[in-house]
Amino acid sequence: MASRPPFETHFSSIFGSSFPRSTSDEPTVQTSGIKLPVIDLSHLTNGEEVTRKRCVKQMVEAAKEWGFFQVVNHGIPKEVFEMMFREDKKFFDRSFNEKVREKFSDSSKHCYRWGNPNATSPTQYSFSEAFHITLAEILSFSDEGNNFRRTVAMYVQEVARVAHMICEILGNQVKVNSKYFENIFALQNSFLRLNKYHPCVFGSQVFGLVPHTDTSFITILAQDQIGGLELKKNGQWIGVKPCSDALTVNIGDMFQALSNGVYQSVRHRVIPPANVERLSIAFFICPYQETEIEFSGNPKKYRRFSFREYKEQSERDVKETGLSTNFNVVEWSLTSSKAYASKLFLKIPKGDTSMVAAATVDPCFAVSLASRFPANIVVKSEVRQLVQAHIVDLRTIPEALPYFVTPETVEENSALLQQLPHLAACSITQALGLLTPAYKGHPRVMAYVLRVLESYPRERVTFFMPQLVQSLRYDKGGESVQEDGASVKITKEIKNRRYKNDEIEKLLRRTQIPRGKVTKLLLFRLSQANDALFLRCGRLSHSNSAAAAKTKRYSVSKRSFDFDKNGNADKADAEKGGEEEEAERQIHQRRRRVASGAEETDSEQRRERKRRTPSSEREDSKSYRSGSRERGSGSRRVSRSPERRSETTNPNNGIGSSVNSSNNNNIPAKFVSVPATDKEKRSSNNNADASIKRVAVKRNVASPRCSSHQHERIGMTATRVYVSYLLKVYFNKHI
Ligand SMILES: O=C(O)CCC(=O)C(=O)O
Ligand SMILES: [Fe+2]
Repeated sequence: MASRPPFETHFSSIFGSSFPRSTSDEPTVQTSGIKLPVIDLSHLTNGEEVTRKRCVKQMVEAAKEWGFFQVVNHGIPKEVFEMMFREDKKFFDRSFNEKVREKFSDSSKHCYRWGNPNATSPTQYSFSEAFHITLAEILSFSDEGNNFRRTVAMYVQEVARVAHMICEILGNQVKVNSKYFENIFALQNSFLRLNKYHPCVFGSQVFGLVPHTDTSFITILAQDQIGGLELKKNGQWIGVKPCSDALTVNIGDMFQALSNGVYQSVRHRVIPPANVERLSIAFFICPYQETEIEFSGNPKKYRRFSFREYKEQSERDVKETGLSTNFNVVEWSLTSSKAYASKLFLKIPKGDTSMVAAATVDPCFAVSLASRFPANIVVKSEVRQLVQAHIVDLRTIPEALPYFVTPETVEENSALLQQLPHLAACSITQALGLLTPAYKGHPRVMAYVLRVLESYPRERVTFFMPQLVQSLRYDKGGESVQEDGASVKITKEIKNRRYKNDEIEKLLRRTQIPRGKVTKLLLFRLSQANDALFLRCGRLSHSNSAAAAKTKRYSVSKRSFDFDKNGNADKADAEKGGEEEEAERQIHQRRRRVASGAEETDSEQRRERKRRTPSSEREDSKSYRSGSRERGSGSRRVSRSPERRSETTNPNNGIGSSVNSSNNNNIPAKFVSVPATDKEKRSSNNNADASIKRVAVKRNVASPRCSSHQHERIGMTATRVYVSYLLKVYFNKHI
């Protein structure tokens, strides 16, 4: 049985293959010449007083300046590490299923984790597995058959001795009574984390362990000789070279708070190894849950808080954002964000604001900092300026979205929006917010929304389907397009319940509407929604282009678009990523062609090609009327999906096969909704080729948008095909 977690499948299921690699984090700088301070602990016990003092000073300086240091001559026998790493390896070598299933004792929680199910961007995904457990739990393990418990107990005893010494020394310098740590070093709430890193096939932008700070007082890390740990200093990532026999020590958030910000809890990360596996063992010294953290001197930078409070906030952060950060420390701050930031980031160039200073440490920091102070408009406006001025640096960070994609930037069709193809996925809720009328269906914004939806697992998008359909249904005044009773009922049913995926079926059954009908209704809704979306896209591109004014006379039904070519091209683009740019390029190309009069010729040629295809002739003879005839015949018209259209040019595709028998594995090949009049139903029943089921609906009959904006549909070929493709794939798979 394989021991390696299924990272690749999991990663692809979250991000798909189309998502562009994010490049939000800067590369590592070479460490030659930069050396992490090495503290010789033997000087604390064996030397003269002056040597001891120098050693203490070195450690304190390192904790202030780096937040990291290495310790040698710590007195832990080599064999202890060897035994511990042997157990470590044995643990991870067990089958994946076993690791996932196992509860190590009755009282212990599942403490094995891998990947990151909460990740919303590839940079939040850790290519590692970890076993994470408190000492109290480990010591309650039954250990008849193996050495695990005994080895851990021995290891912890040794490392705790070193940790205690370090905490006392550092605490002493910041007015922490040495008794304080005695209690802590009962170690009931401290924990051990065994990490195993795997080579990552998704490129260098995916981490072995995502950037984070530790919530502990201090962390003591033992690692093998592979390397990969990096820390952030002065805005740059610096590699920590493994040093045999040395332990790496870093300051955690609790010590930063307890020391009133004197010691730094520094962000660190792990780069996955190139082609080997890497093991590390981190021991986190933590207080009891109820221990209150407060600097004993004055003035205090942070308010008093309990470790439990902090941990809970931190876990919420990871769940909500996929990121663990030490922004929390800021939140507990007593001083204003500005004062805090300016104290924390000492190298603030004169005249710079605190947010700019924060951004020099990490752009993410500034952006996330602002979200911690939602009511602070000064901070918000600083960050807005910052994001807009440094959009190229910040464009990959989803948190930057509200600062450069705004109703205002949409209104002025700002060049900032050109950065959207680089932005990692935001949350689904945020994406749906962009479908509201304030964003006017801007093509780039629309394409981004679609890419975001596509990047999430289907079940997660399903959950938001009612909201999606609703957002898309807005008409130009922002009011909902009139809807029929049945679909209102379904949507309400779904919306009013926070249903689980497997409950959808039951829910639909409870509406007592036959399943087939539900499908049709939703597809009908979808086609309306689709139209509404297209209209908005079209309106925008139309109003933004002088050339587009000329398109009015060419605007006909959807059929005049070159779906045969673009449908497939867009699908490929969607897989490659960068689809927005491609969409935009095609839009411009089309505008140019339209402006030069080439458009008409093109459509003519396409019509001509179709006429020569026997299958399309058959189609024409049934329901596929020409655009002009359609308009001439009044309000009704018949339309097919882009994919279906592309089928007509392919003689191998089953034109005569029913919708239900169309190939479900591929792109959906259903007819999009068409008028549902009794007359039509009757005539379709009489039709010799009744096996072709077409869903008949009225298209936009009740909508005032229809007549006045139909002409605005031109110019959105690529986005339209893309949207259509995506929504239909989606619906076909879910309904
Ligand atoms: O494995 C490493 O080098 C670092 C581990 C780490 O930072 C952690 O487990 O918090
Ligand atoms: Fe860490």
